[in-house]
Amino acid sequence: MTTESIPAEPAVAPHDPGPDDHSYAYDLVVVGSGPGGQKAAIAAAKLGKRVCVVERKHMVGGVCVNTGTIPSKTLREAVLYLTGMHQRDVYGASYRVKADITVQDLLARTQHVIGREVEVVRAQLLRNHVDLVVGSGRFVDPHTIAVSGDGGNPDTTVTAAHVVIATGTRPARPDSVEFGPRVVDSDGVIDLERVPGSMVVAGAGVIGIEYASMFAALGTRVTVVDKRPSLLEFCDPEVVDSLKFHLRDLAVSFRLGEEVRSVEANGAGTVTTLASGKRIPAETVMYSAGRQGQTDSLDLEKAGLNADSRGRIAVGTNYRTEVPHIYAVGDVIGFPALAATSMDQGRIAAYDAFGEPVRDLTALQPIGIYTIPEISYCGRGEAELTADAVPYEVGVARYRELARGQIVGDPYGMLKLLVHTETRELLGVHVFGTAATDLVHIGQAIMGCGGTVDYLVDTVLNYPTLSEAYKVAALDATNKLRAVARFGA
Ligand SMILES: Cc1cc2nc3c(=O)[nH]c(=O)nc-3n(C[C@H](O)[C@H](O)[C@H](O)COP(=O)(O)OP(=O)(O)OC[C@H]3O[C@@H](n4cnc5c(N)ncnc54)[C@H](O)[C@@H]3O)c2cc1C
Ligand SMILES: NC(=O)c1ccc[n+]([C@@H]2O[C@H](COP(=O)([O-])OP(=O)(O)OC[C@H]3O[C@@H](n4cnc5c(N)ncnc54)[C@H](O)[C@@H]3O)[C@@H](O)[C@H]2O)c1
Repeated sequence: MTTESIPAEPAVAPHDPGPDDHSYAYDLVVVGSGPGGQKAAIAAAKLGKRVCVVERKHMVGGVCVNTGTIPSKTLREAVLYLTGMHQRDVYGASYRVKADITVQDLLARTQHVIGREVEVVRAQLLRNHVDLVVGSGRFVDPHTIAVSGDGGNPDTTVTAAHVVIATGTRPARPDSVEFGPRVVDSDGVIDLERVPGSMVVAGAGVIGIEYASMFAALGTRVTVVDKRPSLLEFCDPEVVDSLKFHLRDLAVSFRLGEEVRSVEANGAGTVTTLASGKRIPAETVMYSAGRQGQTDSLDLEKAGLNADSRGRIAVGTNYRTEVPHIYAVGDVIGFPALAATSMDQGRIAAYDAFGEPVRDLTALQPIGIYTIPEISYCGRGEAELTADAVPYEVGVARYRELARGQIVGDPYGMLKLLVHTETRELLGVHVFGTAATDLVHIGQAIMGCGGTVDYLVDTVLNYPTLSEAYKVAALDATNKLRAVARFGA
């Protein structure tokens, strides 16, 4: 095991710690160095606490940096660049930066970014004097973590007054699926030997649909199967329709409302059998039907804790578990299971542990889906507002009518604002197309401050930008509101 300035401390009997209990080697031990664990560790270090992070070899930065967010988003960027997809509206349908894109072309960029991100995480921990213990942690008692050093590293034990569990999730692997070189989960998809000619994506959650759109852009014939009858049902239906239109245009087929019963593979290919009896042949299957909390090897019972059937840990206020000095943050506690929320959960848990005042996270949280094209929204949707009988008006801007939309070659993008017809408050923003995941934050900030559509009407925005979509959509909404006032009794 590699320890960076770790004194091996004997385990001590558990007792209720004060905030600065020096009978333990550390004030805080964090298990897992993903976004939740990192921010918990650094927040505590900034409060002057003695902090240690336990993480497995080759996983510094967590699932986020090594197998999840960062590889998938870098792969997407490589796909967009090499296929020339975003330039085709300008240069024509046959435009390509590279004709035969190989996995090596794609991986070069991914490995580079992962390497840099791991270095950033290591450097941040180091300069905040957070010790990194390399190995797998498990509870010995509520204040003691035994670390089994992997890759030839020795075992050790760390004790701490407080513990943050930030062990994340791994892909779920049912027995009915034969995993191997042709049947991969989202961890394995970044290690495929070549870009497949055909692929079944089993499970069209966010992971499945993001990878489906990347492979479709690379020219793979993709079939998406999901037992839910509709895709991304939490998103605006108009936006989802646009996405489906784009994906169909890239030869993606959808089998929605269909359950995957089993997946078999041999040297020649794979066959996915659905509950309806259909059998779908493909070179490769990506199985992305859910994830499982990484708690099975933590010996939670020795800390007085347990996990549910999906490996998730229940938490209360400020991410405290039922054992008051132990916190759990990030994907291991379930929804929303996002990198950004995990970071804030980690910070809040550390502040709570050491008596620093904390505020709850605001309810207004953005969702960003990195399909091709991308989707993002914040606030409320039309169906929800209608169900709650909230009167609203819609303002829409199409990228093709924005100068910047023409310049970047995005003719399909759109931004939709939902505005309260009486108070004129902004209730929701839904964006589809280039830079959607960045643009959404303008609407988020206005909504967060209780702003109205009039703020956008009265504000000058840079030109030519995609942000101008807000102005155009705001004018559209206010024109409609004015028409109601003019024509109404
Ligand atoms: C393919 C994919 C794409 C994604 N894309 C996005 C995205 O675009 N945007 C977004 O916001 N989110 C995205 N996510 C989700 C995001 O990655 C997670 O929300 C985030 O990584 C969760 O952070 P975490 O703190 O729970 O730790 P994780 O990143 O899950 O890391 C947990 C760490 O704990 C370690 N660990 C587990 N058990 C032990 C143990 N016993 N001892 C020591 N260490 C242990 C693991 O080795 C791992 O490194 C994506 C996820 C996947 C899989
Ligand atoms: N851009 C982002 O923010 C982003 C990207 C990727 C992942 N993530 C996070 O990672 C989490 C996990 O992603 P996920 O895609 O695994 O989530 P998920 O659990 O929502 O997706 C699983 C999908 O598989 C389907 N499914 C399950 N069993 C099936 C079967 N036998 N046959 C057919 N379909 C089946 C489910 O209906 C579901 O739609 C997400 O909740 C999200 O928070 C976020």
